[in-house]
Amino acid sequence: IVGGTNSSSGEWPWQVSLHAKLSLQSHVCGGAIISDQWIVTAAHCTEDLLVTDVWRVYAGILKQSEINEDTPFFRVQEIIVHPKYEYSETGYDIALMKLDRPMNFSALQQPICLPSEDRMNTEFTNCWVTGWGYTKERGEIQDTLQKVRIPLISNLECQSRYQEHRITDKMMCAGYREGGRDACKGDSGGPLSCERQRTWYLVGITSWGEGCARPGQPGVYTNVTEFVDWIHEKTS
Ligand SMILES: O=C1CSc2cc(C(=O)N[C@@H](Cc3ccccc3)C(=O)NCCc3cc(Cl)ccc3-n3cnnn3)ccc2N1
Repeated sequence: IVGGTNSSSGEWPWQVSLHAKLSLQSHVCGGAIISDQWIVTAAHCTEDLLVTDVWRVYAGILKQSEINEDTPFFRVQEIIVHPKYEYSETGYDIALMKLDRPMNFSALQQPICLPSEDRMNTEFTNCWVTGWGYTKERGEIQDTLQKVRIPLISNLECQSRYQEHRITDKMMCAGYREGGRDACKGDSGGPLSCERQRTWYLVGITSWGEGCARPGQPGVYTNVTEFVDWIHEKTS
Protein backbone atom coordinates (compact mmCIF):
# COMPACT_ATOMS: atom_id res chain seq x y z
CA ILE A 1 0.00 0.00 0.00
CA VAL A 2 1.45 3.38 -1.05
CA GLY A 3 0.47 6.46 0.97
CA GLY A 4 -1.33 4.52 3.71
CA THR A 5 -1.05 4.18 7.48
CA ASN A 6 -0.80 1.35 10.00
CA SER A 7 -4.06 -0.48 10.72
CA SER A 8 -5.04 -1.35 14.26
CA SER A 9 -5.80 -4.82 15.54
CA GLY A 10 -9.28 -6.01 14.50
CA GLU A 11 -9.83 -3.11 12.10
CA TRP A 12 -10.02 -5.38 9.03
CA PRO A 13 -10.93 -8.79 10.52
CA TRP A 14 -11.75 -10.26 7.11
CA GLN A 15 -8.20 -9.63 5.78
CA VAL A 16 -6.00 -12.72 5.55
CA SER A 17 -2.38 -13.23 4.54
CA LEU A 18 -1.86 -16.08 2.08
CA HIS A 19 1.55 -17.73 2.47
CA ALA A 20 3.12 -20.36 0.24
CA LYS A 21 5.62 -22.74 1.82
CA LEU A 22 7.96 -24.10 -0.85
CA SER A 23 11.52 -24.45 0.40
CA LEU A 24 11.01 -21.09 2.16
CA GLN A 25 7.72 -19.57 3.30
CA SER A 26 6.55 -16.07 2.42
CA HIS A 27 3.48 -13.85 2.09
CA VAL A 28 2.19 -14.16 -1.48
CA CYS A 29 -1.16 -12.38 -1.52
CA GLY A 30 -3.99 -10.94 0.49
CA GLY A 31 -7.44 -12.47 0.69
CA ALA A 32 -10.82 -11.86 2.31
CA ILE A 33 -12.91 -14.14 4.56
CA ILE A 34 -16.46 -14.46 3.16
CA SER A 35 -17.70 -17.40 5.28
CA ASP A 36 -16.39 -19.83 7.90
CA GLN A 37 -14.78 -21.99 5.23
CA TRP A 38 -14.18 -19.76 2.16
CA ILE A 39 -11.61 -17.10 1.23
CA VAL A 40 -11.80 -14.88 -1.87
CA THR A 41 -8.53 -13.86 -3.53
CA ALA A 42 -7.18 -13.08 -7.00
CA ALA A 43 -6.78 -15.84 -9.58
CA HIS A 44 -3.26 -14.64 -10.44
CA CYS A 45 -2.19 -15.42 -6.85
CA THR A 46 -2.76 -19.12 -7.36
CA GLU A 47 -1.07 -19.31 -10.78
CA ASP A 48 1.78 -21.87 -10.71
CA LEU A 49 0.67 -22.62 -7.13
CA LEU A 50 -2.47 -24.65 -7.72
CA VAL A 51 -1.26 -27.49 -5.54
CA THR A 52 -3.26 -26.91 -2.36
CA ASP A 53 -0.79 -28.18 0.21
CA VAL A 54 1.72 -25.34 -0.21
CA TRP A 55 -0.80 -22.79 1.05
CA ARG A 56 -1.07 -21.46 4.61
CA VAL A 57 -3.89 -19.03 5.43
CA TYR A 58 -3.19 -16.69 8.35
CA ALA A 59 -6.27 -14.98 9.80
CA GLY A 60 -6.58 -12.58 12.70
CA ILE A 61 -3.07 -11.16 12.34
CA LEU A 62 -1.97 -7.54 12.19
CA LYS A 63 1.77 -8.02 11.77
CA GLN A 64 3.71 -10.46 9.61
CA SER A 65 6.14 -10.75 12.55
CA GLU A 66 3.32 -12.48 14.51
CA ILE A 67 3.90 -15.42 12.14
CA ASN A 68 6.35 -18.08 13.22
CA GLU A 69 6.37 -21.87 13.23
CA ASP A 70 3.98 -21.87 16.22
CA THR A 71 1.40 -19.51 14.69
CA PRO A 72 -1.82 -21.38 13.80
CA PHE A 73 -2.94 -21.32 10.16
CA PHE A 74 -5.60 -22.90 7.97
CA ARG A 75 -4.74 -25.33 5.25
CA VAL A 76 -6.46 -25.14 1.88
CA GLN A 77 -8.63 -28.07 0.79
CA GLU A 78 -9.71 -26.75 -2.62
CA ILE A 79 -8.87 -23.88 -4.97
CA ILE A 80 -11.47 -22.74 -7.54
CA VAL A 81 -10.14 -20.35 -10.20
CA HIS A 82 -12.69 -18.58 -12.39
CA PRO A 83 -12.89 -20.59 -15.63
CA LYS A 84 -12.63 -17.44 -17.77
CA TYR A 85 -9.47 -16.18 -16.08
CA GLU A 86 -6.45 -15.90 -18.37
CA TYR A 87 -4.40 -13.12 -16.78
CA SER A 88 -5.16 -10.08 -14.58
CA GLU A 89 -5.37 -7.53 -17.38
CA THR A 90 -8.14 -9.39 -19.19
CA GLY A 91 -10.27 -9.76 -16.04
CA TYR A 92 -12.02 -12.58 -14.19
CA ASP A 93 -9.13 -12.24 -11.70
CA ILE A 94 -10.91 -14.08 -8.88
CA ALA A 95 -10.38 -17.36 -7.07
CA LEU A 96 -11.93 -19.14 -4.09
CA MET A 97 -10.02 -21.11 -1.46
CA LYS A 98 -11.85 -23.61 0.70
CA LEU A 99 -10.30 -24.01 4.15
CA ASP A 100 -9.65 -27.52 5.45
CA ARG A 101 -11.80 -26.81 8.53
CA PRO A 102 -14.38 -24.16 9.45
CA MET A 103 -13.00 -21.04 11.13
CA ASN A 104 -14.28 -19.86 14.50
CA PHE A 105 -15.17 -16.18 14.18
CA SER A 106 -13.87 -13.67 16.68
CA ALA A 107 -13.21 -9.94 16.96
CA LEU A 108 -10.00 -10.57 15.01
CA GLN A 109 -11.32 -12.89 12.30
CA GLN A 110 -14.76 -12.67 10.76
CA PRO A 111 -16.32 -12.39 7.29
CA ILE A 112 -17.06 -9.35 5.14
CA CYS A 113 -20.43 -9.11 3.33
CA LEU A 114 -20.71 -9.61 -0.39
CA PRO A 115 -22.34 -6.67 -2.18
CA SER A 116 -25.86 -7.13 -3.49
CA GLU A 117 -25.77 -7.22 -7.26
CA ASP A 118 -28.25 -4.42 -7.74
CA ARG A 119 -26.00 -1.76 -6.20
CA MET A 120 -23.99 0.52 -8.44
CA ASN A 121 -20.42 0.74 -7.19
CA THR A 122 -20.37 4.51 -7.62
CA GLU A 123 -22.74 4.77 -4.62
CA PHE A 124 -19.87 3.62 -2.37
CA THR A 125 -18.02 6.66 -1.03
CA ASN A 126 -16.09 5.20 1.89
CA CYS A 127 -13.71 2.64 0.36
CA TRP A 128 -10.38 1.36 1.67
CA VAL A 129 -7.62 -0.85 0.27
CA THR A 130 -5.55 -2.89 2.74
CA GLY A 131 -2.49 -5.10 2.58
CA TRP A 132 1.08 -5.89 3.58
CA GLY A 133 2.44 -4.91 0.16
CA TYR A 134 5.15 -2.48 -0.89
CA THR A 135 4.86 1.20 0.06
CA LYS A 136 6.67 2.20 -3.17
CA GLU A 137 7.31 0.53 -6.53
CA ARG A 138 10.72 -0.81 -5.51
CA GLY A 139 9.83 -1.56 -1.92
CA GLU A 140 9.35 -4.48 0.42
CA ILE A 141 6.61 -6.38 2.21
CA GLN A 142 5.46 -4.44 5.29
CA ASP A 143 5.21 -5.82 8.80
CA THR A 144 2.03 -3.98 9.89
CA LEU A 145 -1.13 -4.21 7.78
CA GLN A 146 -1.51 -0.92 5.90
CA LYS A 147 -4.76 0.86 5.01
CA VAL A 148 -5.53 3.66 2.59
CA ARG A 149 -8.81 5.34 1.61
CA ILE A 150 -9.20 5.52 -2.17
CA PRO A 151 -12.19 6.87 -4.15
CA LEU A 152 -13.84 4.70 -6.79
CA ILE A 153 -13.73 6.12 -10.32
CA SER A 154 -16.04 5.42 -13.25
CA ASN A 155 -15.07 2.79 -15.79
CA LEU A 156 -15.32 5.52 -18.44
CA GLU A 157 -12.65 7.60 -16.70
CA CYS A 158 -10.61 4.45 -16.01
CA GLN A 159 -10.74 3.40 -19.67
CA SER A 160 -9.43 6.86 -20.63
CA ARG A 161 -6.42 6.24 -18.35
CA TYR A 162 -5.67 2.82 -19.88
CA GLN A 163 -5.91 3.34 -23.62
CA GLU A 164 -4.05 0.11 -24.39
CA HIS A 165 -6.38 -2.01 -22.25
CA ARG A 166 -10.05 -2.88 -22.30
CA ILE A 167 -11.53 -1.94 -18.91
CA THR A 168 -14.53 -4.29 -18.81
CA ASP A 169 -17.62 -4.26 -16.56
CA LYS A 170 -15.99 -7.16 -14.68
CA MET A 171 -13.37 -4.65 -13.49
CA MET A 172 -13.60 -1.49 -11.42
CA CYS A 173 -11.07 1.22 -10.68
CA ALA A 174 -10.01 3.38 -7.77
CA GLY A 175 -7.39 6.09 -7.47
CA TYR A 176 -6.50 9.74 -7.13
CA ARG A 177 -5.81 11.78 -10.31
CA GLU A 178 -2.65 13.06 -8.61
CA GLY A 179 -1.58 9.54 -7.58
CA GLY A 180 0.22 9.05 -4.28
CA ARG A 181 -2.14 6.47 -2.76
CA ASP A 182 -2.63 3.00 -4.23
CA ALA A 183 -2.11 -0.73 -3.84
CA CYS A 184 1.27 -2.16 -4.77
CA LYS A 185 3.21 -5.46 -4.92
CA GLY A 186 2.05 -7.86 -2.22
CA ASP A 187 -1.42 -6.30 -1.89
CA SER A 188 -3.05 -8.23 -4.74
CA GLY A 189 -5.81 -10.66 -3.86
CA GLY A 190 -6.72 -8.47 -0.93
CA PRO A 191 -9.99 -6.60 -0.41
CA LEU A 192 -11.23 -3.22 -1.54
CA SER A 193 -13.71 -2.78 1.32
CA CYS A 194 -16.50 -0.19 1.31
CA GLU A 195 -18.64 0.83 4.26
CA ARG A 196 -22.30 1.81 3.96
CA GLN A 197 -24.65 2.31 6.93
CA ARG A 198 -22.12 0.75 9.34
CA THR A 199 -21.78 -2.44 7.24
CA TRP A 200 -18.68 -3.37 5.21
CA TYR A 201 -18.89 -4.90 1.73
CA LEU A 202 -16.28 -6.63 -0.41
CA VAL A 203 -16.56 -4.39 -3.49
CA GLY A 204 -13.22 -5.16 -5.17
CA ILE A 205 -10.26 -7.54 -5.23
CA THR A 206 -6.83 -5.92 -5.80
CA SER A 207 -5.79 -6.98 -9.29
CA TRP A 208 -3.47 -4.81 -11.46
CA GLY A 209 -2.21 -1.34 -12.32
CA GLU A 210 0.51 0.48 -14.25
CA GLY A 211 3.10 1.03 -11.54
CA CYS A 212 2.03 2.02 -8.03
CA ALA A 213 0.34 5.32 -7.15
CA ARG A 214 1.39 7.00 -10.39
CA PRO A 215 -0.64 10.09 -11.42
CA GLY A 216 -3.37 9.15 -13.88
CA GLN A 217 -2.81 5.40 -13.39
CA PRO A 218 -5.55 4.16 -11.06
CA GLY A 219 -5.65 0.71 -9.51
CA VAL A 220 -7.80 -1.89 -11.26
CA TYR A 221 -9.85 -4.28 -9.13
CA THR A 222 -12.06 -7.28 -9.82
CA ASN A 223 -15.64 -6.00 -9.67
CA VAL A 224 -17.00 -8.39 -7.04
CA THR A 225 -20.63 -7.38 -7.68
CA GLU A 226 -20.34 -9.13 -11.06
CA PHE A 227 -19.26 -12.38 -9.40
CA VAL A 228 -21.70 -12.68 -6.47
CA ASP A 229 -23.80 -15.31 -8.30
CA TRP A 230 -20.68 -17.29 -9.23
CA ILE A 231 -19.42 -17.13 -5.63
CA HIS A 232 -22.77 -18.36 -4.26
CA GLU A 233 -22.88 -21.14 -6.85
CA LYS A 234 -19.39 -22.36 -5.97
CA THR A 235 -19.54 -21.97 -2.18
CA SER A 236 -22.98 -23.34 -1.36
O1 LIG B 1 7.93 -11.86 0.27
C1 LIG B 1 7.62 -11.43 -0.84
C2 LIG B 1 8.69 -10.99 -1.78
S1 LIG B 1 8.13 -9.73 -2.90
C3 LIG B 1 6.50 -10.11 -3.26
C4 LIG B 1 5.95 -9.60 -4.44
C5 LIG B 1 4.59 -9.88 -4.72
C6 LIG B 1 3.99 -9.34 -5.97
O2 LIG B 1 4.66 -8.88 -6.85
N1 LIG B 1 2.63 -9.41 -6.04
C7 LIG B 1 1.91 -8.94 -7.21
C8 LIG B 1 0.98 -9.99 -7.79
C9 LIG B 1 1.62 -11.35 -7.88
C10 LIG B 1 1.27 -12.32 -6.97
C11 LIG B 1 1.82 -13.59 -7.08
C12 LIG B 1 2.71 -13.87 -8.09
C13 LIG B 1 3.09 -12.87 -9.00
C14 LIG B 1 2.52 -11.59 -8.91
C15 LIG B 1 1.05 -7.76 -6.76
O3 LIG B 1 0.62 -7.66 -5.63
N2 LIG B 1 0.76 -6.87 -7.71
C16 LIG B 1 -0.06 -5.69 -7.41
C17 LIG B 1 -0.58 -5.18 -8.74
C18 LIG B 1 -1.21 -3.83 -8.57
C19 LIG B 1 -2.56 -3.72 -8.27
C20 LIG B 1 -3.14 -2.46 -8.12
CL1 LIG B 1 -4.82 -2.32 -7.78
C21 LIG B 1 -2.37 -1.30 -8.27
C22 LIG B 1 -1.01 -1.40 -8.57
C23 LIG B 1 -0.43 -2.66 -8.71
N3 LIG B 1 0.95 -2.75 -9.03
C24 LIG B 1 1.54 -2.44 -10.20
N4 LIG B 1 2.84 -2.66 -10.04
N5 LIG B 1 3.03 -3.13 -8.80
N6 LIG B 1 1.88 -3.19 -8.16
C25 LIG B 1 3.85 -10.64 -3.84
C26 LIG B 1 4.44 -11.14 -2.68
C27 LIG B 1 5.78 -10.89 -2.37
N7 LIG B 1 6.30 -11.43 -1.22
